[in-house]
Order: sequence, then C-alpha cells, then structure tokens
Amino acid sequence: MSATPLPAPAPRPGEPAGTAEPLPLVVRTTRIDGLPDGPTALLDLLPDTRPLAWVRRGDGIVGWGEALRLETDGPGRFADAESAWQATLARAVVRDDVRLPGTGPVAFGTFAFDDDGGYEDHFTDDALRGRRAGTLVVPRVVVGRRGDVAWMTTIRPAGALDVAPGAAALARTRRTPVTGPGTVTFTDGAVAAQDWPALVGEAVDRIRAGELEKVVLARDVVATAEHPVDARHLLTRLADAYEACWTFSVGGMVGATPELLVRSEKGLVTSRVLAGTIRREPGMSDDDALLHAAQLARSSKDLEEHEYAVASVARALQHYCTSMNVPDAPFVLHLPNVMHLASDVTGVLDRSGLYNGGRPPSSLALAAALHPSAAVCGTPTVAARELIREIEGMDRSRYAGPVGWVGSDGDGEWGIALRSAELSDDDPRHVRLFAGCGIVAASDPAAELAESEAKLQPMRWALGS
Ligand SMILES: C=C(O[C@H]1C=CC=C(C(=O)O)[C@@H]1O)C(=O)O
Repeated sequence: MSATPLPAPAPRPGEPAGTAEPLPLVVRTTRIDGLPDGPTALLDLLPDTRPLAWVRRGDGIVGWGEALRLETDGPGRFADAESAWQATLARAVVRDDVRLPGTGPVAFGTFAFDDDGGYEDHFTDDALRGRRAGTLVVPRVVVGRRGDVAWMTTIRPAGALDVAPGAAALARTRRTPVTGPGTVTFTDGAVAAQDWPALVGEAVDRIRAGELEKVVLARDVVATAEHPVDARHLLTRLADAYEACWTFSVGGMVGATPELLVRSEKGLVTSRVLAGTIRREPGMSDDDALLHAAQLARSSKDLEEHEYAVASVARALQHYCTSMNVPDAPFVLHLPNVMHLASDVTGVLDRSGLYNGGRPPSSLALAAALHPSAAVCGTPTVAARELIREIEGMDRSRYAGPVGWVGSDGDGEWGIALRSAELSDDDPRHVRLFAGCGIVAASDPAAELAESEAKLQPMRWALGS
C-alpha cells in the first residue's frame, strides 16, 4: 500500500528522503450560490485532467486535483484503503460550514473486481497489479450539490498554498473546452464477440451439471478514437441521457451505472440490486415498453437470476444491520437501452460497533462486505469466481468493482462499475468497454450476446461525437 500526497512532503531535518509521513490535510467547506441547475451543471465545472465525479439527476459531487492518493492492492485492498483513510482523517484539520453528506473531507474510490490468484497463466505481472488494485483519491477541490444547497471544499496538505473555497476560487479554475473523440472504431476485446456464446454455453453446461447455480460472464470491446478521449465528453452525454443512473469518473473508470452497491447515510443503508434484463429497442412505443416490462416481470429465468442477486446482498448486509427490508418482488427499472428487474434493499445500520472494534462500519467497509454480489459474480460466490477466472479469459480490471466515495463520518455511496469504460493510461485514444450477463441453467447463449450488446450501448453512444 502507498500514500502519495501532492506535493511530496519535505523530509524533516535528519530524516532520509522518502520516509516522511504525509502532511496533515487542511479541509474547508463553504456554501456557494449561483450554481446553475440541470443534470450536467456539476460536470460542466470539471477541468480535463483526471476528473472525479459521482452525480445523479444533477445532485452529487465532482472533484479535481489530488491532495492525496492512496493505492492498495490484493485481497486487503479495501481494508488497507479504509485504514489509510482513517489515519488521514485522524490528522486532518477540518472546517465544514455546510455539514451535509459529501461536505468536509471526501475520498473518491475505485476497486478492482478480483483480488487474486488464478490469472498467472493468462496475464503479465503488470496486468495482474491492475486487476487487483484499489485507489482512493482525495481531491484538491470538491464541488457538490444536494437539492437547493451547493458547496465547495478545498483540501490541501498543511503548508501548501491556501485557497479559500467560494465562488471566486471556482471562477479561477482553468478549464479547457470539452473535445469530442472524432471518429471511433470498435474492435473485439480479449474474446471475440462470435466466440463469446460458446463460453456462455460452457457456463450453462457447468450449471446444469450442478457445479453452481449462477455465474456472470462479461466481455470487453476496444474503442479507438481519432482524438484523445475527454472523459467530460462521456460524462455529460451519459448524465443527460441516463438520468436514473449514477454517472461516475474515478481513476480513469468512467460510466453511468444503474446499480447502487450501497449507500450509507445517517444510519440508513440502501442497496439497489439489479439482475434480469430485457432489451429496449430504439424507438419502442410506451405501450410496447410496458408489454416488455410485463414479460420481464413474469420471466422465470430472469426472476431466478434476480433472486440470487438479492439473496447475496441481503446475506451480506444482515451482519451489519439491526433491521432490514427485503422486497418480496422486484419492480421493473426502465432505462433507455434496457429494462432490469430491480429491488431496493434497505437496512438500519447496527451502530453498536459490535462487529468493528467499537466503530460502525463505513460505507467503504459495507461495499467490501457486499462485493462481489451475485449481480456481477454468481452463486455460490466462490464457485462462480473460480469459473469466471477459468473461462472468461478477460482482464475485468475495475469493471464490476465498487466505485464511489466515502466521507469523514464513513457515510458515502458506492456503485458497481457497470455500463462503464476504462480509459487507457498509455494511449488517450484507447478505451475498453465492458458488459456482462447473468447466466443460469435456462440461459440461451445467443440471447446473452444480444443482451451484452444492449448493455454496451450507453458507452458506445457516449463515445459518439
Ligand atoms: C453485469 C452487468 O449487469 C448486471 C446488472 C444488471 C443486470 C444483469 C443481468 O441481467 O445479467 C447483470 O447482473 C453489466 O451490465 O455488465
């Protein structure tokens, strides 16, 4: 694990370079007025370098700059990130005049789907590190909105130039115009689209043979753009068109996910569980959409897929809650490209600290406990993860891992990084798009390929000029 404050702290007298502890962070939050309304108003503030975002229906937080970056990896990536964050907070000097979720110190995070093992035959050491990584980024500036209240937070290592938060500081932020990617070509990722149904067929055989009940298999597509891909171009298009989703950007993972792994706010825990999908054709009438929704709600194959996902979330959350509400039946979530079976599971957080050395679990700890749910892995979890490692043949990296933010009181929101793309560090014109499908005994490989195409649609569209 490593913590990288920017700028690097100077060694104290007599101390060798590189061993100094990160300097304490100085954090100030102030209310700001005059932020325009609209689903992209926060995103429109972002500069082009490493934008950070978690926005839905115009509310949320965006950030830029790096006051601190915490890098972890392997099976301990969540716990190590949590303790590094707690250590950072313990030394921070905070003045928060707003006191809402997302004000004060905030870290944005993205975590790899998998943590370990089984890949050595397929991937190089470098690729393995990416697969296992976890990152928390504490921005220099955060701007947020919740309903009528907007705020700005500045975060700096003690001793760095003090920038008072407020409208004047916001106006001074240097922003280059958002650029489009130009012409974009798409090619097969690790597994060619035409070969993918055979993998689904293999999974169906293994399920029918009784090895497991459900597995989620994914595929990737590589996009190559004429110009460097500006994450802000993707973010604003997604936030405009997919308003029911959480539009995110952290560490080069960009997307609009409909699935909330966990929100923890003032003792109330919520998880939006999705599994079970039907495609929505472009131009479909409202009447046809309702017929499709009814078909989805009656589909025993989709209801089975959904039940496994809800059970996995309920099972993981029950250890942390004093009471829970798990809906008996799902509702149908309508998105522009697909409809999903959806269940909002809620619980009251056990604040006794019984399970966590006297402290209630943070939203990050809850995300760690819930990951990977059966919406992205399968049932039983271990068998499904093994089968994914064995047959998927793809580096999931941070696709289907938790992405979101955590605040100083532990409250925060973590989505599952779906309907997402990974921007390349090496070549800004390259982007990897991902989509996966839950497979059960009744799954049809050709239909799953069509479903994965529908799930790729938001990112393909966002890359349009
Ligand atoms: C794994 C993905 O979707 C999950 C979430 C909703 C519906 C799903 C399904 O019906 O298969 C998947 O469980 C993805 O979009 O890449």
